[in-house]
Amino acid sequence: AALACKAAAWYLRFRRLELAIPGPPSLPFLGNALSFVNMKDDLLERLLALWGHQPRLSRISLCGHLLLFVSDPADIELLIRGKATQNKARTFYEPIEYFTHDGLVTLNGAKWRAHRRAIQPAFYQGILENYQDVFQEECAAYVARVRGGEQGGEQDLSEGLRLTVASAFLRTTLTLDRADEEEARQFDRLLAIVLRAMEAVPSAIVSRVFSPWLWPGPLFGLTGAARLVRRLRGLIDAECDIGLRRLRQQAAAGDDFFRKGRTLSDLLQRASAAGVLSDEEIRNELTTLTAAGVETTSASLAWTLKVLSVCPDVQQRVLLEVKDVLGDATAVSAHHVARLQYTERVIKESLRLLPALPVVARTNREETVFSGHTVPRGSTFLLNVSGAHRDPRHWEEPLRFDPDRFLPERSAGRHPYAYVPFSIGSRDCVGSRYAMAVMKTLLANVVLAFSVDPVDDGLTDPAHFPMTFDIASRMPGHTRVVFNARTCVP
Ligand code: HEM
Repeated sequence: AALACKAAAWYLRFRRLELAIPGPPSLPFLGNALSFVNMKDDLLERLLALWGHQPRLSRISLCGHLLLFVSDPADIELLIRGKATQNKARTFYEPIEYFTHDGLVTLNGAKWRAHRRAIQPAFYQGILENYQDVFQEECAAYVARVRGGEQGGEQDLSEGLRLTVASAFLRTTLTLDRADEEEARQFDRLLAIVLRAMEAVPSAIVSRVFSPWLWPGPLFGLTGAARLVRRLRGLIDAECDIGLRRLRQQAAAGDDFFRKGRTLSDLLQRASAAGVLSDEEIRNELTTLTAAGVETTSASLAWTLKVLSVCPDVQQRVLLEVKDVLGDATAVSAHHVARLQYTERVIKESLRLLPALPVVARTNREETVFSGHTVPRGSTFLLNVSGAHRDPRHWEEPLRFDPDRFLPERSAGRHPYAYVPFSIGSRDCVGSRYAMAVMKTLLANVVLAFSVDPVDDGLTDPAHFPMTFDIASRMPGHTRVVFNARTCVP
């Protein structure tokens, strides 16, 4: 009885605090959980409808758990920098852990710091340059596949881009050499598993985040989605073990490639030798990086190609820049990547209007007063990245696609938290430069080979492209363009 009284007192207080914060009507106990039943590729739409475009703070609740939308860059800064709100929100990140287990994206505290220190060097500029040949080969292979397909017809972008990014990722992280028969077989097996995981895992994650009845691990574990995620993770682990064994043999044989510490798995392997990471932690990090890197990068590329298809002037400027920077070269080098400045602004602008992660989530370790409201401990703050990116107080004509707004002279004085596609601060994206190099290389290869033309789907304005998201944002259904081979390049 004492426990029941305590629970009732807790809930009554929670309910009072909940209703004091602006937000849509919410049912006792259930809150807004019924708004997420039967989702069909419309999660973002539902969230934004509930958010109601409140300028500072609005809430929804799911069975006694508060979710707060925050869109003002100044408030995003408070949350990202605040000591009590450093940690990732469990509601959002625990379901990811079902696939990644403990990895950089979901870890907190001292363990996160140790892992970040071990992994970060794999993404330093000098190391990334070693990956460029692989990026170029995979992007050229993408162009060849498009060329080999039906020309002039509509193309769905997602699958082909995911294949390209995943291939580049596996080759640069697990050091798989496709010239070696055995490694080539492992590469094919792992690629097939990763592609299958990228198809199945995001929807399993989202189904759990917004279904409070699936929050208890054992209940979720009984679902078909959970069984599939476990099976895929088991397959990835088995392949990682094979890869790690091989790396260790190469290291023991004094392999030059290994000694140069050129890849992520080399660094992880060193961290393991130094006792910083166990084999299990290495498997977790490799899975985490795959989940964090493949979908976000291929989604951002799909958005950018879709934008180019409806903005011919922008596409023309990209093409002219690529021709100018590459000259007679046929392959994009690290040196070229650094010089593709307009292309970079196009990607940045595309990430502004169509961010791959339109929200990120933090939790408060203790009860907090935020924007004049008391927020119970353990609530989820949803940082509305899309909202900050379109805030008219920080962006002139925010709905216009204008890459030159990222010119240094036009960026000066802009609020640093008004543009956060890779998040910001100590928990920013570890792979942002990696992603940028892949994206610039792919766009350069594509615009040289094809004119990227629009399909007849009535979508002409990037600011109004429909968007949904699971592990990353995407267009509901298919993202389609037409690739027409260029006959002459001006
Ligand atoms: C265009 C592509 C990408 C975008 C837009 C993007 C965006 C982001 C964002 C917004 C976060 C913060 C998430 C949060 O706070 O919950 C993040 C974190 C992270 N990203 Fe990326 N990402 C991209 C590509 C990549 C790539 C290619 C990799 C790895 C190869 C990667 C690995 C990670 C990791 C490990 C974290 C967690 C970092 C930490 O908490 O220490 N991302 N990313």
